[in-house]
Amino acid sequence: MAAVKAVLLDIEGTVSSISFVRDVLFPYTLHALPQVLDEKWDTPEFAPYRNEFPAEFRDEREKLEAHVRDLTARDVKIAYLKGLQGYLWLTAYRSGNIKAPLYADVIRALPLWTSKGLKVYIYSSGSVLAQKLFFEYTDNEAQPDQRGYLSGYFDTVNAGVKWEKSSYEKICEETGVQPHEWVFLTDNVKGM
Ligand SMILES: CSCCC(=O)C(=O)COP(=O)(O)O
Repeated sequence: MAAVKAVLLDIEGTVSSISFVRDVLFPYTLHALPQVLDEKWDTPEFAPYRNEFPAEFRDEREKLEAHVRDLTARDVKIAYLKGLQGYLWLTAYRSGNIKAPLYADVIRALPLWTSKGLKVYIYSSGSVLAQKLFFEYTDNEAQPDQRGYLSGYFDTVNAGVKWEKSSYEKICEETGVQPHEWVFLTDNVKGM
């Protein structure tokens, strides 16, 4: 049997609870959104996130807000929503209002795997920005920033959606790790 060289980790329901994403992160998005739309609508800082939305939503503040609320309620994992969520969560993590609760066995496994020479990568529907924030601001008091254990981050933009074979081929290509050398840990076997 070929030796395992790398571990690919899903986030929601795998390294942390589904509840943290649905009951903390998603509500925070909706809480922060109106003020951000009021204050940042025409700013260069907000433009990259707003411009990713389809034309029928990005030109009108009220339409964009309603669309975000609808997508969030239906948990639609579409790249432009995920991009905006990452941007909105940045303030919450940096201010200390939100800390990512990693499962205790993940806190133990990350240093163990890396000490054995395994590479650890993340593949989540959350944006790469959101993933980096999540691992930088964990609730682990001894070492909140867990990014040092991670070798890379994949999302629906740089890899593709989770239910497409081509996304996994891209991850293999990007990392140089062959399909049989991976362990993929996820709570969702359907990849949705
Ligand atoms: C910390 S990334 C936010 C998680 C998220 O937005 C999401 O949709 C979860 O997707 P996953 O692929 O990690 O289950």
